[in-house]
Amino acid sequence: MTILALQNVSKSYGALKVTQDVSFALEKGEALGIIGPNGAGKSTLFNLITGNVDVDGGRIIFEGRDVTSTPPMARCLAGVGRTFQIPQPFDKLTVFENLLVAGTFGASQSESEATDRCADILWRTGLSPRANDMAGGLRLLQRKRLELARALATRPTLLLLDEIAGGLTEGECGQLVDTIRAVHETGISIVWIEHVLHALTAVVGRLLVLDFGKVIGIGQPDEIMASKTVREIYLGIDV
Ligand SMILES: Nc1ncnc2c1ncn2[C@@H]1O[C@H](COP(=O)(O)OP(=O)(O)OP(=O)(O)O)[C@@H](O)[C@H]1O
Repeated sequence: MTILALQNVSKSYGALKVTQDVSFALEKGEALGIIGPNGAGKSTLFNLITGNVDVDGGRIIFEGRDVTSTPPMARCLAGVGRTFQIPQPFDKLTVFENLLVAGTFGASQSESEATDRCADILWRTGLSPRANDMAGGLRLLQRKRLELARALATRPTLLLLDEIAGGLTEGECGQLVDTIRAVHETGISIVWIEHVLHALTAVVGRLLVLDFGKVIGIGQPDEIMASKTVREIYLGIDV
C-alpha cells in the first residue's frame, strides 16, 4: 500500500526550476534514500511534502488523501514528521522539555499523555542521560539525536530525514544509523536525504536521484550507483 505519492510536482523560484515534474510513490514501511548534487532541490522536495512551501503544480497524496493544499501543522498531525538539516532546538529548554513541546503540539496530546511516550523516545534515541541538559549545550551528535527525537515525538507514520548524518564522525554516524534502522523496524516509513552514502544504503531499500530538480533515477542502490548518468552527475566520475 502506498503511503506517499507525488504526482508531477513542480516548483520554481523566479526563473529557477527547483522541482521539475517530480513523481514517485513510497510504499508503507519502505525506506527511500534521496541523493543529488548540492542545490539539486532535495530540501525543497521535503518542504513541498510537509507544506512549508506551496507547489506550483502537481499533487501530493498522503495516506490516500490529497494534502497538496493542507497546511504544515495539519500534515504533521496527520503523521508527516521531519528533521531539518540545521537543528534548531529550543536552546533554553531541556532536552526532555524540547520533546514535550513536539509531543504535545505536534501530536495533539496533553502533557501527561505525551510524557511517557517522550521518555520512551529519549531512551530509544540514546538521549536519556541528557534528559535534563539544556539543549543549547549539546554537541553535534546529541543535537542530531534530539532532532530525530523531536520528529518522533510528533508520532509520524512517515519520517523525513534531511542530512541527519552530515558532520558526524564515522563512529557517531554508525550509532545514528543503528538508531534509524531501529526506528524503521517499528514500521515507520522513511525518506532520507543524505550525502553520506554508506549510512544511507545501510538503511534504505531504494535510492532516488535528483539533478536540477528532476528525477534522473530511482531503484535499487546497486543499480543506481552503477548507472552511467548517476556516476557522471552525482559522483563526478567521467565514464
Ligand atoms: N526560498 C527560496 N528562494 C529562492 N531560491 C531558493 C529558495 N529555496 C531554495 N532555493 C534554491 O533552490 C535550489 C535548490 O535548493 P535546495 O535547498 O532544495 O537544494 P538541496 O538539493 O537540498 O541542496 P543541498 O544538498 O546543498 O542541501 C538552490 O539553487 C537554492 O538556492
